[in-house]
This record gives sequence, C-alpha cells and structure tokens, in this order.
Amino acid sequence: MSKQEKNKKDFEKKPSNGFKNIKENDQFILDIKRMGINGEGIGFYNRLAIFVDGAIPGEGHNIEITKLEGKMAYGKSIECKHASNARKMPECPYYAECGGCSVMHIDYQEMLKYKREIVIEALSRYTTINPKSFEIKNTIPSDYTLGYRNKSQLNVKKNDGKMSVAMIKAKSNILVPVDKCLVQKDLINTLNKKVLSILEEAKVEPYIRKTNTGSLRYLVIRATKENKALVCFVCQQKDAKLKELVNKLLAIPEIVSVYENINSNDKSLEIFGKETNHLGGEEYVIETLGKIKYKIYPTTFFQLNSYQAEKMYDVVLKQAKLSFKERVLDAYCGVGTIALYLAHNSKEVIGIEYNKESIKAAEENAKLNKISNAKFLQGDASELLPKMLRDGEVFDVLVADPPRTGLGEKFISAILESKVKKFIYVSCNPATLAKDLEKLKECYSINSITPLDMFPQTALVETVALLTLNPSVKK
Ligand SMILES: C[S@@+](CC[C@H](N)C(=O)[O-])C[C@H]1O[C@@H](n2cnc3c(N)ncnc32)[C@H](O)[C@@H]1O
Repeated sequence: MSKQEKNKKDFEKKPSNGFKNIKENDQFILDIKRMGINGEGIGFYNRLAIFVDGAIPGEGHNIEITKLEGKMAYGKSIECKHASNARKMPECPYYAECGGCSVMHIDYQEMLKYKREIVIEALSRYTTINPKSFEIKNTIPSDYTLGYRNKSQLNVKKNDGKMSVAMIKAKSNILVPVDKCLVQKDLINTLNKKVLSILEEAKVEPYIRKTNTGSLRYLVIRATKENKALVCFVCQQKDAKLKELVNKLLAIPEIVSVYENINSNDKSLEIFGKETNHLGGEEYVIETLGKIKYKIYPTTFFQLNSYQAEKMYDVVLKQAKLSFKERVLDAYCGVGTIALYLAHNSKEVIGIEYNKESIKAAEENAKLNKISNAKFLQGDASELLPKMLRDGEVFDVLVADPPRTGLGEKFISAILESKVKKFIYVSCNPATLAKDLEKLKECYSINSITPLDMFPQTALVETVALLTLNPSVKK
C-alpha cells in the first residue's frame, strides 16, 4: 500500500470531526464525486467538501490540502491516479496559466451534462424544491465551442519593446501575455495584433501604475457575426496620439468604428470609466439576431456569444407563447434585446434598464427595426416595477434577465404582488437563480428550466426558467 493510500485509510478510520483530522499540506488520495460551480472537482472527506481545480468527477487524485476555510477545504492535484474518460488535452497553450477558461480539459458533450448537473445541484443546495418535480432540459449546446466570443477587453502590456494583450492568471492579478485567445472570434485575434502594431509604431505606451507613465489600459474590440468591428481604447488619461491614428485604423476593412474611454480609477475592477468619446467612423456596429438588428456601442451590454444569444431568445419567444394580445415587460433589458425579439408577437413590450446608453440604444433599435409597440424606461428595475404596479399597470408576461447577483428582495416582492401569470427568468448564475426560485415558489410553480451553454470552455451556465402563477393564488 502506498503512503498516500495508507493516509487515506487512516483518515477514513478517524471519527468525523471537520477540520480536526485535516491540516494544510496533508496529502492523500481523494475520489472526485461531483463538479463545483466553477468547474472544480469536489471530493468528500467524511462530510467535508474538498475542492480540487482541474479534477473531474469519477477521477481519483493524490491531492495536497492547500487551504481550510469554513466548511470547505481546497486541495491541489499532485497526481491523477485514474483519469475520467471525459478528460482531453486542452487546445490552448495558455490554458494552465490563463484564468479565462476552466474546463477545456473536459470533453464538450460531457461538460454539457455537467452544466445541467450544476443547475440541479444549486437547486438541491439552496432550495426545498424537488428538481424532479418539473423538467430540467438537456443543456442546449453552442454551435461554436471555440471562436465564439464577440468581445475582447484585455489589458495591454509591453515586454522588450513589444506590445501585447494579456489575460489575468487565475486567482491572481498577474498578467499573462497572449498571442491568440481560442474562444475569441478569429477576427478579434487578428485585429488585436494589427491594432497593437499601429499603436507600437505611433509610440502609444501602456499605462504603468507604479511609474504613473503611459496611457493605454485596455484594448476593447467588439465584432459582429458579419465581421464588422468596433475598437475602443480605454485610457488612464487622454492620449492625443490616438485621434491621429483613426484613419489608419479605419483603413483596416473590418474596423468601422473607433472610440476612446477614459478610466482614471486604476484601483477599480471596472473596465470602463464614465467618459466615452467617439474618435471616428460609424458610431456603432450592428449585430443581427433572428430578424432583429441591434446597434452596439462600446459600453452597452450585449451577450458575448451572439449565436447562443439567438438560441436563448428563441427559447424565451417559444415559452412566452404570444398571440399578439399580450403586454410584456422585459426587466433588465440591456439594448432592448429580448423586448424587441418578442415585439412582433405582442401587443406591447416595455423594457426597463438601468444604463442610460443602453436605453438610448434600445430606443434607436426599436426605430431601426420599425417597431412601434416598444417602450423603454430608464431606472432601477426594483424601483420601477413596484411603481408601475402601484400605478395600475398590468402585464401578461414578465421576462427578467438580471445580472449575476439575481433579482433582489424588492423585485421579487413586486413579482409576487403583481401576480403576473407567466414569468420567464433568464439567469446567468444557478446559485442566485435557485435562491430566487425558493422565494418565488410562494406563488409560482416551475414548469421547466432550460440550461444553455453561452460560454463553452467555462463552467458558466445560462438558464431560462419558465414559471407560472399557481392557480390557488387569488388576484
Ligand atoms: C444580463 S444583462 C441582460 C441584458 C439583456 N437582456 C440582453 O440579453 O442583452 C443585465 C442588464 O441589467 C442591467 N441592470 C443591472 N442592474 C439593474 C437594475 N437594478 N435595474 C435595471 N437594469 C439593471 C445591466 O445594465 C444589463 O444591461
């Protein structure tokens, strides 16, 4: 028996007492039982969950405990003792270092199953809802598992006089220069290089916090399915050289729009600052999803995988079962994406969105598509929805696609009060979805949850949950 196997046996013999039996640097063999929300493998020692990056359910790893925290422990794999059939070679040479992707070592079809299981696990963990009491569909796959991201917003670095874009190493603030990111559209990789070489020639310098020199912090590129691109330079302070480069940039056939954004707060994790200036070319790029065209500006929200966004909006449209008579509310509407997608089949659609630029774009998008039954309101959804209900507004279908933090108490209270018959909850975070469903179950039943793979090579999973008002709830 090896030393690690003996350790494992010894551990198992001891009574369950949380961390008392385990300390940092302990090594033993751990069987991986399931996948964590970030794609890690989880094994159990007694009832203590141990998270191991890069381990896959079904595998056995010789691990070393790296951290003990609350009711959880973290370990690193020293050796994979037996590998899962789902294990594969990651395609990307930066995979071990870069923090962008987390499950590129797992077969795609298997990962789709794990994503569904992550949703079930979140429901089991955060709710009293029985996940078998309704349908949880198979994860809708992405047609493109690489080359799908329509936006890159990367740090800019200079090494030995050569500019490059850089990713942030996982669980650190170390920058890893990358020549090519495989999940980004090829066009974005090509344009990153072309733009960087123009910047280098013009002696534009990346901002260095330590010395407070240079200007350029991030290079942002958004590209459409038709390969039209918008370039935005995010700078610590204005750099007059950038304006002079506009014609050179616009001479690259795919680049149609150039912006600068000033973000002087180098302690903030936000990419964009408040000041955005159009430097040249078109003011926006246009993306088409289904029959609807959307103007995209540098700072407005737009789903990062256009191909999957279309599939997701199709799911919402199908579930809404509209018959041209309904008043639909799209809360957290971004540039009006879901509202406009549903407008042709509704009597009226109303979108609520916090971001002023997005609301402006939503109104322009309605005009661009000749949609006259859409109205957009700027404000906090959790303030506006209760107000609209107090004013006597009635909706037949409510759609909400909030940020990762979920719906929030006030918004949930408003839905419960609204007694809207059909609620379609689009979520990018199974944990907050589950916590919100636990509260919504007071008046609503879950008909189905459809997981969807918006971000292949990551453990992120998007879901569309269809909820209907319980018949016993009185209006
Ligand atoms: C996940 S995005 C969804 C956007 C849109 N449904 C789409 O698919 O493109 C969430 C949106 O909610 C907006 N938002 C965040 N907090 C908000 C709030 N409290 N009230 C209204 N909108 C908010 C963000 O600006 C963002 O556009």
